[in-house]
Amino acid sequence: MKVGIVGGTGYTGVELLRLLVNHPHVRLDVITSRGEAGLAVADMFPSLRGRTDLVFSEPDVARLSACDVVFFATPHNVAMRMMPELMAAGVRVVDLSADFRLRDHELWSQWYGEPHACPELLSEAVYGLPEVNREAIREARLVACAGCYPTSIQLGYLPLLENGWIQPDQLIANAASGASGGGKGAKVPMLLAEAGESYKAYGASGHRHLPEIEQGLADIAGGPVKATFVPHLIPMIRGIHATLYGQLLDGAPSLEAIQQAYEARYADEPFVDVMPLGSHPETRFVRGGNMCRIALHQPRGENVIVVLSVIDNLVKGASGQAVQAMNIMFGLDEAAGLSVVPLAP
Ligand SMILES: NC(=O)C1=CN([C@@H]2O[C@H](COP(=O)(O)OP(=O)(O)OC[C@H]3O[C@@H](n4cnc5c(N)ncnc54)[C@H](OP(=O)(O)O)[C@@H]3O)[C@@H](O)[C@H]2O)C=CC1
Ligand SMILES: CC(=O)N[C@@H](CCC(=O)OP(=O)(O)O)C(=O)O
Repeated sequence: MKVGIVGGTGYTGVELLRLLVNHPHVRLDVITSRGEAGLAVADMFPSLRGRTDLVFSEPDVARLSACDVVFFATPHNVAMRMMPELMAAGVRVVDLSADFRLRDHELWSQWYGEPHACPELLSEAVYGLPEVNREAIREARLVACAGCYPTSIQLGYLPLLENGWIQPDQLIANAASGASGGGKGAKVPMLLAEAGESYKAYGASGHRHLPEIEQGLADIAGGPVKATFVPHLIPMIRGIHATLYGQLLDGAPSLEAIQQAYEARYADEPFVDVMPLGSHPETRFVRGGNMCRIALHQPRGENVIVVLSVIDNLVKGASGQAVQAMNIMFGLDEAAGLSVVPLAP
């Protein structure tokens, strides 16, 4: 399969490269950079020396149109401008950005601050969370990969909401992300002297992932949900740790039965691991791997359930999930190129 990547110099772009150079069915054909066209990829990323002889080229729809699949690892408002032409050329697209995640273009504009460039494609885009949408992803021409925080939160709440065991309008999600979540672009709050040895919440009164989280959780619950979402920046490079709270409804089963339901729901999912009751998953348990690890708690046996959910934001939260979606779209083994074990320690 001929593969193109738009946005190859960024963090999710190089993570796609790390995974795809080991993929048995992929030939990397095009990788773009506006500023580094002509430079060998391995000169920018020596970790890839000896693994690829690709050279960056300018983003060019004509060249990308010769690919079977194109990944967009670009900021929002880039993919949607090239999408109509690429799709008309018959290319299938996996978009890591937020351009096609929300179904409602007015809601998108409200959170992303500009009009959507091709709202007509929103209804065709399939939300890229395989554990929820696998069948639709198979046939999709355009997959809008789930965001990093939304992935950890949706997978954490999923069995509770599918079974209707918690109050859907009282969801609370606290999540902390490493600095690579903010991308490679220089930003003062991400400097070592600003973000190191410190821990902070941000976007507490409204973060652009909130509408995506609520849209996804409502689809899972089969009805409206309301969530409070507070993201945090933690001084590490990779990883998201989400702590999720739910009010158990009357009639919800015991914690042991909920644990069994989680284990059953995810038994056939290659990239979700339900840890034993009472575990405390750490971000290092998933670092570098395409994996979400989950554990359940019920403090004092009362009616609050706490779900801990960890992912590597660059893998299950972005590039790994994107490769997983591509594998599904092309009828390949879903785990092709994704079998790397997370780094330990
Ligand atoms: N970082 C993360 O953990 C996650 C990121 N995402 C999403 O993935 C996308 C990429 O994120 P990330 O890799 O962190 O971002 P980076 O800022 O690290 O990289 C962005 C890339 O996009 C390219 N680019 C920027 N503007 C344009 C443009 N107008 N046309 C073509 N290429 C452009 C840049 O390349 P150049 O300037 O060389 O052309 C660069 O390679 C974003 O939408 C982000 O929201 C999703 C989940 C997690
Ligand atoms: C730590 C940090 O800054 N994280 C980013 C979110 C990660 C991201 O890239 O957003 P998507 O998943 O929507 O693509 C932020 O809060 O804006």
